Amino acid sequence: MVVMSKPAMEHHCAATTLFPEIPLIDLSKPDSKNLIVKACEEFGFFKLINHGVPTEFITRLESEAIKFFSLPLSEKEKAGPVDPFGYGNKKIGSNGDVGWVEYILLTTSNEANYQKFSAIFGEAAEKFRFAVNDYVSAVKKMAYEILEMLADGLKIQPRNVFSKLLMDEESDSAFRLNHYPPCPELNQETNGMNLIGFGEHTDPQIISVLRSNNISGLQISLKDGNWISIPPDQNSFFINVGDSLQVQRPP
Ligand SMILES: C=C1C[C@]23C[C@@]1(O)CC[C@H]2[C@@]12CC[C@H](O)[C@@](C)(C(=O)O1)[C@H]2[C@@H]3C(=O)O
Ligand SMILES: O=C(O)CCC(=O)C(=O)O
Ligand SMILES: [Fe+2]
Repeated sequence: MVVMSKPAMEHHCAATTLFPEIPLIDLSKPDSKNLIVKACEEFGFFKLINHGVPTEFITRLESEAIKFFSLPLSEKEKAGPVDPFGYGNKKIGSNGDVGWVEYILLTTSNEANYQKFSAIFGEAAEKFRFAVNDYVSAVKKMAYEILEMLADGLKIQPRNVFSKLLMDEESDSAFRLNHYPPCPELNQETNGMNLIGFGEHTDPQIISVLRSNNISGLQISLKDGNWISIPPDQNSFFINVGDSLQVQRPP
């Protein structure tokens, strides 16, 4: 469930600190596994460079997504509602949560996506489907590497203990494209409405792989409860520890 802890403006103002520094992991460096474990334990979040996902895949997906989100609402709604995949607007998840966001939700299984994509977007959306498949395949490959390094770093065997869950064709891992439209001035119509893009929540997965097209807005909560803004970076990914990986030690 998305929790709205504070009114949107208050929440935004409270989250302006850029300190402390976000852990940076260079996936090409041999000592990354230990740094990944440290970042996950201490921060639950890190920035990833030299990740191996081709820039071309990122650019192509972004341009196809922009094309889709620029369509008239009536056209986009033909790809909805989210059931369990498809196009969603303002309604997030199944708990009645709302946000100032429109999105596409898909599975990460290429085989299932092929079928779903054509059913949701029509056969004509071939370029978009190829862009999604190339991007999802490359990001999954990167995620396998992170998950295997994590198992190594935690000295858990076999090293594919986490990655095999994502490799499973039946995996419930999700691929989400979020678009945050410009936020209107507060007026009679929007007054009282939740103008936060995607409210406070945790992700239920093992890890989430995030990327932003150089637009700020993402905030994370630290152990002490303070929220910090994450400066966007066009060429990096950000990894978030999900509920399934987080283990609470007994007091
Ligand atoms: C409001 C919600 C949407 C979400 C489930 C949740 O209760 C909180 C987490 C959301 C999230 C984020 C990651 C994935 O995109 C997602 C599919 C998931 O498993 O958790 C979404 C959920 C959703 O959109 O249904
Ligand atoms: O759009 C974002 O940057 C993050 C949204 C998010 O937390 C999610 O999709 O789970
Ligand atoms: Fe999330």
